[in-house]
Amino acid sequence: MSDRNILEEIAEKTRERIAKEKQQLPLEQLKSLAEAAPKRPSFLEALKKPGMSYICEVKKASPSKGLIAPDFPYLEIAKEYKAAGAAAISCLTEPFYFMGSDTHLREITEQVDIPVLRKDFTVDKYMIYQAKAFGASAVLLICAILNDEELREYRELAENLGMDALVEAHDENEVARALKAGAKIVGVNNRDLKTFQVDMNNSIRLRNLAPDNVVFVSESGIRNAGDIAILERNRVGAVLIGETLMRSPDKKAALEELNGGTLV
Ligand SMILES: O=P(O)(O)OC[C@@H](O)[C@@H](O)c1c[nH]c2ccccc12
Repeated sequence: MSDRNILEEIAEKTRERIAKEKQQLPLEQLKSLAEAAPKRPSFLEALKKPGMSYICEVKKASPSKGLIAPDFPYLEIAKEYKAAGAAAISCLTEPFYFMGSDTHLREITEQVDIPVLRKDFTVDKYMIYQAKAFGASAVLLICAILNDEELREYRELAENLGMDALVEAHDENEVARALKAGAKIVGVNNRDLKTFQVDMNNSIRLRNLAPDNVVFVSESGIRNAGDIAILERNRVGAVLIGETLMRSPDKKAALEELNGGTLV
């Protein structure tokens, strides 16, 4: 992998995309839609339940893996995740690199009643109002593409709209920044989005930097029950899993296997 920074590239592309969307639907109109959106179940509360909480991702493709799910019945997948005992769903909405879509998010939140995270590269407050209008319970805030002020403001806006923010960090400094921004949920990505390298020990190493009242999520590269057991032993309360589940034809069996027993 070259040292080209894919994260910055995606963030830039997202700024362009949102600039166009703003022309189609001005912020003031979007705000009305967001305010009128029905209340959704709490992402934070779902993750706080005892035992390992599973955030199961609906993801068709990614820059590191290419096409993951050529056949992509996203609604069926979301329903299967719920039936298998997922605490929450993560739905990619970024269209160009992950083949996600706002339509996927809207349909899933309409038909599946567990909390849904809008997984996108939030670079503008507009996207937080969109998330609310589309029925999301939470947004993703990535430390590497936001400054301290944005992190705090975006988290507060999400919470004022009745959602939560999953604040994503990758190293010590970013965990410290997430906490300084008041994050209640910190996710440590085991995949370096700048290089695509995956190292599960990353979240174990950083776990102790966050106090116990913060929900700590280990993200990416989680493959089997052994991984889950190690994370559990290291006081990780929640995991975000995409590819392993997307590649499993039977999501319920896959989640059971990961969990070392049934979840529901
Ligand atoms: O498919 P995996 O390796 O289980 O990873 C899921 C999730 O953590 C990953 O998709 C992700 C983590 N942070 C992100 C930020 C943007 C897009 C995607 C991601």
